[in-house]
Amino acid sequence: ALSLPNLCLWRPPPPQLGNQAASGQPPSRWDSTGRCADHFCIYANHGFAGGRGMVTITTNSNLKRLKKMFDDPNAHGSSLTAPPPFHLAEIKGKGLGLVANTTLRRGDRLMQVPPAVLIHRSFLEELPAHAQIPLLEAAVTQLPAPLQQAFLSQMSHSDPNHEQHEYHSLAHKISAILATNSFQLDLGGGGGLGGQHYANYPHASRFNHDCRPNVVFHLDPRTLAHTTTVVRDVQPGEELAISYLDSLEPRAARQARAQQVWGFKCSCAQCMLGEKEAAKSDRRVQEILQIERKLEDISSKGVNGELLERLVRLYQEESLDAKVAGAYTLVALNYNMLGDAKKAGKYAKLAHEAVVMERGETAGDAEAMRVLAENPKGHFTWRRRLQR
Ligand SMILES: C[S@@+](CC[C@H](N)C(=O)[O-])C[C@H]1O[C@@H](n2cnc3c(N)ncnc32)[C@H](O)[C@@H]1O
Repeated sequence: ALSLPNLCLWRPPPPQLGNQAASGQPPSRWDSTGRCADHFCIYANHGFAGGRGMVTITTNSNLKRLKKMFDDPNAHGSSLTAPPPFHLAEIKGKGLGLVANTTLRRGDRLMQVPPAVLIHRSFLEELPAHAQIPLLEAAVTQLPAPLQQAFLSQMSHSDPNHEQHEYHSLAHKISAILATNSFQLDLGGGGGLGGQHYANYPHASRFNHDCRPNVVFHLDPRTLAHTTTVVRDVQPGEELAISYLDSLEPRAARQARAQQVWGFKCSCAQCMLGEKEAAKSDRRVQEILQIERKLEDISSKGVNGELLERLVRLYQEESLDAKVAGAYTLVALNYNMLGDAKKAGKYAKLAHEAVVMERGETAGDAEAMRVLAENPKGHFTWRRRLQR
């Protein structure tokens, strides 16, 4: 059995994501370790993120993308609230989790962290275990000691009690950690095996799941950063949680997926609603989906201000604060199509703010909503529903 490292309590990583090495740190450079399987090789960067380090198992074309990415001086923006406004704590029935230290407001940034490990999706999904095992072990041992410890202290759902679980091998433990704690990250640019990876962020892995979360996250394919933002007011002592699932799915489907993929029975407040309340919630979500389908179709009849305000209200009643970007976007565009510039501007601003939180500054809709908010009457959607 492996001896497990002590749990690594939260310590903010250095603020840079990219090339600039802090003084005394190794330079940021992608070194080949010479270990490969099929099209995939291990590349380690000991100077990444100011000496925090990072390792990837990827293809040559993706290595080129990474190199290019961190040659771009604009790719290095990163910030972290230090000291963080939360702490790590044992949460009954969930293992560890993050708890607010102070009152937090919608829009407050929690952390922006670089990945420790980035693994090509085809490596994990298509290569046989015997080809993966030696590379997974070699890759993790390339990480600088503190990050290696943070990586190995992550929970895996086959190991809810951490210390008590015995793994057959280091590779087994690494696979289990990756399965529980990875985020999909597409570096873009199709070709060959494509840019899809699984990225692991040991500090961001401590967020537990909630079907109506108070925190939203997004990954930036230009910097690899994982960013988390508070989406509604949070009181000190409240747990900070993200959603692992599609919040607009019915309760039974969400619970089945939580069990199947992460091995837990979801007992968040939304899942613990009584039968009557849960059915009411499922009906509200059904209505949300119906209204949105209607708003997406320019030929729909019966689109008016009342319907648009109803959609906004349903999101509020459902506490879907982490998923409002799409709804605000549709509402802004439809107000504009109905010739209401004031409301279109108001919702375009809200949509822009929500898109930035949910998908990042570079998401296409962020720019689109900024443009609409600036000049509704000059927008191509102006009065479009009235001209039909
Ligand atoms: C990404 S980790 C979250 C952090 C983890 N609790 C820890 O101690 O490091 C995911 C695992 O946490 C647990 N978990 C997350 N959200 C949960 C919830 N709402 N209820 C019960 N367990 C949860 C599950 O075991 C899941 O597989």
